[in-house]
Order: sequence, then structure tokens, then C-alpha cells
Amino acid sequence: MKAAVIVFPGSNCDRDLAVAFREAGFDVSMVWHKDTALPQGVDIVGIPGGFSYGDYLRCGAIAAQSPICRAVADHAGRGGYAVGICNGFQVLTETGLLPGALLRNAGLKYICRTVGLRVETAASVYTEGYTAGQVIDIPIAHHDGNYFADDETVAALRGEDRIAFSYADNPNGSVGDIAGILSANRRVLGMMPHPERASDARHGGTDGTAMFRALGTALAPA
Ligand SMILES: NC(=O)CC[C@H](N)C(=O)O
Repeated sequence: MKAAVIVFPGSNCDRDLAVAFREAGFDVSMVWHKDTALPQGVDIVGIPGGFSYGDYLRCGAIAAQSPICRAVADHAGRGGYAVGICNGFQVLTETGLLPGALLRNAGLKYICRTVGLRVETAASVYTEGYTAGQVIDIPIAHHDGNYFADDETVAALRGEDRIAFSYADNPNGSVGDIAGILSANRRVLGMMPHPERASDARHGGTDGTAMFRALGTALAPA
């Protein structure tokens, strides 16, 4: 099983994400934003958190135009798996691979703390290690985590069971308390909270481990 973690100037969760993938059994390649192709045979792409290009012009906006994002879009277009965490979620909305946008937090402040996250669906390779309705503790660290989509889009996400996670106690003003969403084929996940930061008891929590473990199981060769 192969994972690729994309590295932009300003990424700061790339190595944490690589460790989480490795512990779930993936071979991990770090892929520079200027590369034009993913390594051969990649099963899943991870777009990590951080401050790509210093968050200019908007979080994820410049990263979305990088050469590697074209390859990521092709990979997703062929039905490949991709997960974007925090800044990675912002990149996925900026590339149009996921609907909606991440706006400035309603309180206009950067928020860095652990929050309760409700697993809305267990029907994805990312969430099948949880049960629907389960509340897990996962850290957030962002200033632009306020998910917005129009009513029609939110209704479609809800109707198609594509809301992966919601906040138990909305910290940032996200519409419908949405913290993470799936693509129509359920293979692309974007989420603001950081499961890779909750994958080692020494870092204060392990509720994120089940996500990577489930991925390792689902993507393992038959
Ligand atoms: N931790 C992150 O990925 C932060 C994302 C982005 N820089 C923000 O603050 O909203």
C-alpha cells in the first residue's frame, strides 16, 4: 500500500501525517509541490495541514494552483483516494474536488484545542472504524475553519450521507456544524480537525488512530 504526502512551502503537519500512514502499514513518499506527477502506484494522497504559501491569498488558494495539484485532481478523477486535513481540506475546496469553502472563524480568532467530533457516517474507508453517532476527541488548529456552502449543497451533502464529521459544540461557525465531508464517490475526504495529531497517546489522544487503521485495512491488497 502506497501513500503520498504532498509538501508545500509552509506545510507543518506533513511529517505527522506520514507517521500516521506508516503506522497503518503504508509506504509513504513525500511529494514536493513542484512535482508534476505522483509516484507510480499511489493508493492514497494525503494533503497535510499547515500554512501553505503563508495562507496568501486565501488559505489553500495558491497551493490549489501548484503543479502537483493537477496530478492530485487526475488521481481523484480516476477514482483514487485522497484525504485533506485542515489546510489540506482548504486546498481540496479551492481545487473544486470538494464543494464549499472555508471562511474565517466566526470569532475571528485562531483556535487551537481539542474538540468533540461526531462521526456522522461510518460508510467510508475513513470512518468505518467508528460507529455513526460516536463522539471522538480530535484537536483543531485553524483560523479559517468556518465551513460554508449554500443551502442546496448542504442539503445534498446531508441527503447523500456525505457529512463525515460534525462538531459536537461548533467552535468556528461552520454551517450545519460541519467539520468534514466526503466526495460523491466517498473516496475524497476533507476535514478541519487533525486525526494525525490524535494518533499517539504520548501526544494526548488516540481517537484518530481508528481512521488510519481503517484505511490500512480497506486499502490492503486482497
Ligand atoms: N493547521 C492548519 O492546517 C491551519 C490551516 C490554515 N492555515 C488556517 O489557519 O486556517
